[in-house]
Amino acid sequence: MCKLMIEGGRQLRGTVDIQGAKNAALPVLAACVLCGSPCVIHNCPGLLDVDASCKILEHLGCRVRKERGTVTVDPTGVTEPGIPDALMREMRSSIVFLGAIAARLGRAHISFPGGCELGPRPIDLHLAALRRLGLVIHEEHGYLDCHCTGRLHGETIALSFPSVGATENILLAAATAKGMTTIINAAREPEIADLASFLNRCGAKVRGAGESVVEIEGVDALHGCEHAVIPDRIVAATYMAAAAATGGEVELRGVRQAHLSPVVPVFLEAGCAIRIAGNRLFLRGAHPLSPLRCVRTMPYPGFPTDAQAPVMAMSTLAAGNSLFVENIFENRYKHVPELVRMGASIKLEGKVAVVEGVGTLFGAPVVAADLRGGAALVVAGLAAEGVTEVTGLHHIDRGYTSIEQDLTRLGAQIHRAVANG
Ligand SMILES: CC(=O)N[C@H]1[C@@H](OP(=O)(O)OP(=O)(O)OC[C@H]2O[C@@H](n3ccc(=O)[nH]c3=O)[C@H](O)[C@@H]2O)O[C@H](CO)[C@@H](O)[C@@H]1O
Ligand SMILES: C=C(OP(=O)(O)O)C(=O)O
Repeated sequence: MCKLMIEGGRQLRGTVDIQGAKNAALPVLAACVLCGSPCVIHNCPGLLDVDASCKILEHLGCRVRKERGTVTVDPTGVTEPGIPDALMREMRSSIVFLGAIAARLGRAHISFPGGCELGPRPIDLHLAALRRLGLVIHEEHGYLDCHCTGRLHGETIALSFPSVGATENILLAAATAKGMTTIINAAREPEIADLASFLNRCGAKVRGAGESVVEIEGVDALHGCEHAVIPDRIVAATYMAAAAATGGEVELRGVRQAHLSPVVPVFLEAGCAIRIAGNRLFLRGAHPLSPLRCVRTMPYPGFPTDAQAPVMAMSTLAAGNSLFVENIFENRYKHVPELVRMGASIKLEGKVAVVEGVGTLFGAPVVAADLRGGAALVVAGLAAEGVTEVTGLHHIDRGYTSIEQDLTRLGAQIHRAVANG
């Protein structure tokens, strides 16, 4: 078991490249299952979740090669419709393999997905949508046994909530279905548009991805292609929060300005100076930081729930009270008691968190209970006086390629050590 040791109190300064997005890479890897020839995926981040996706692909019969940031998937040998329970539990994105396997093989046998525990994460919208496309799904003994007769068929599907994963599953299942599928109230996250752009490069006909209504004209077959995954907007927001919390000045290279538009106003409100030139973002922190009137998490283009925890860590040092409303997940405040151990003052009431800014945070032993909550503890540790020990790193390693190396490049005192006990 490892821990991160952080000696806080150093202003972050310098330049860092932003990794490829986990939440874009994972559905693209699942989409490879649909193709009749090899796919080459560039800018694929080195993450536990990407490793898990590669293991699933190999289990299904793909040949997978990983070389630095490029993953090559040869899906010609896909014959296996099942994913072992242990692999399903490794991450949330295991569920988006369902649409791809069912479309490719006409059957699938999987259990339920894992991922961060953020409160209930049902898959009812995924299953209802796939049923509408013609997939027969039996739930028994913790498994989903699925089959269809012939090809899936196009349908109009209105989602009651713009679920990211359900939208991805529909795209994957509908790309080679017979006829036209229309998704109403589709998720608009940039990762959806990236998946659609991969599918279109493979010969699919997807229109409107990134908007609320997406049309998918099913094609007979897809071929492989070369694709570069978009940069990770949540990693960028995390490093922005870390720079701001330490009063530093950083340049993030390889970002997409449009993808960061939901988070930039929050950093401006905190008093940071931000300049974006092409794919480079420059952020200068302020001292003291200003409080945040109200950060409400919403589906894209609203403020992302995944950035809530790191931004909250930053706001613990603001000169005044900040308010957060978590609207996407029921239990996404597990970082709060850990931040309080570091001297933060935060009151929780249901989906609302009130953060009373304090002058100083203090280093402490803290435990990451989920991915972004873990990143928030790192942000707090960088800004705190003294040493912070963060354990539970398997959560952080699901989403950050090498958080300690990036932060060291920015001048942080941080290293990974073996944790005893
Ligand atoms: C791997 C991946 O891309 N993960 C992201 C994805 O997760 P994920 O795809 O799981 O998130 P969803 O958009 O599906 O979930 C949002 C909300 O819808 C609910 N819901 C979802 C599906 C369903 O069938 N029924 C249902 O009720 C969920 O419980 C949650 O309250 O989007 C989330 C919201 O931006 C992000 O926090 C995650 O980082
Ligand atoms: C919640 C996240 O991931 P997952 O959906 O894979 O649990 C995340 O990326 O912040």
